[in-house]
Amino acid sequence: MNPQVESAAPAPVPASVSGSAPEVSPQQAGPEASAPRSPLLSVRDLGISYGASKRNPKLVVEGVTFDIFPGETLGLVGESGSGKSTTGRAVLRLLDVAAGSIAFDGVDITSFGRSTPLSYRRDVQAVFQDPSMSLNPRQPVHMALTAALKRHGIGDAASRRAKVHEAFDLVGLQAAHLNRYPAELSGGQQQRVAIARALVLDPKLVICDEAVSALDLSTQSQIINLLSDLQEELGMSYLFIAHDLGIVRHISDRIAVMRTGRLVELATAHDLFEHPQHAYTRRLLGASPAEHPEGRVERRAQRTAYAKLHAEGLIEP
Ligand SMILES: Nc1ncnc2c1ncn2[C@@H]1O[C@H](COP(=O)(O)OP(=O)(O)OP(=O)(O)O)[C@@H](O)[C@H]1O
Repeated sequence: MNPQVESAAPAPVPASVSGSAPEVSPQQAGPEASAPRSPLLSVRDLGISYGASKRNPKLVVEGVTFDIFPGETLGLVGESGSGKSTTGRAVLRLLDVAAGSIAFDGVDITSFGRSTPLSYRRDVQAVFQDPSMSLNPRQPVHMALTAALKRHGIGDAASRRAKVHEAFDLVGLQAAHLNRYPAELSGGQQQRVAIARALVLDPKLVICDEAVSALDLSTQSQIINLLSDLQEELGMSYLFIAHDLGIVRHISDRIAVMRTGRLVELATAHDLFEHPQHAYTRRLLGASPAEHPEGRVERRAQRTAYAKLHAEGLIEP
């Protein structure tokens, strides 16, 4: 966990947070106590609808407002179906937004419509739940990274090879793993490849959507520690989406709580766990992780399908 958390003091609350998301606590502490910094990502009044039509404008995400600061991890929690992944996919521009804006480095990227700038696609990377679904089973794993570099027009063959080696090294994989096929690696090693694929593009923000949920407990903690170490070394931000509150608490500076498509509370990790303000947060903290309603499996399948398409560069919003 970033050591900034415990000492964090409230940062200025943007007018649109309190104005457009009245359910959110005004205790929207930023990661820095003094000198306010500009957010890396500013999501304002986000509204998302699947299969939007004028006759059926039902929003599954509504009025969602939050910032992510450079080097910060924002955890996003909530029960199954509350809209966490939908929010993450909107930030990744895999989904159109029905309302609101998403600004990155001060630029409203929703204003570009479907032609999201390539620089944004490079700066914002994702690590999804099931690495076996997002790696091509017919290719040695190094090709996932090489393909990402090629897609972004980065380097020549020699410098790409060097970058791929460097990324593998960063995530604790060895050169011997480069030519393995996904099925020849463990789940944890596959997830390291997925992390390396994100990192090889030097992202500023990584969306981790249930990135450790499919792993066994000891591998989960290895990957969480790896993500923390990488953040300390490289300084990127994370949007960390998960249903396991223990993990989210461990890795997050601040945590946002979603309920039925809306943010109900946003606070430092410490404050959220020690002094939860919203009744729903208190209920969530008291709930067993096993209490996920049905429907989770189906949505997981949808999401891994998304992950695969996205990883192969086949999805353009
Ligand atoms: N592809 C889709 N088409 C239609 N509705 C969808 C689709 N994906 C998600 N939804 C709906 O959007 C709402 C939010 O789903 P989302 O997957 O974002 O929730 P979540 O909080 O990430 O849940 P989980 O933790 O189970 O993944 C749910 O009501 C869900 O049924």
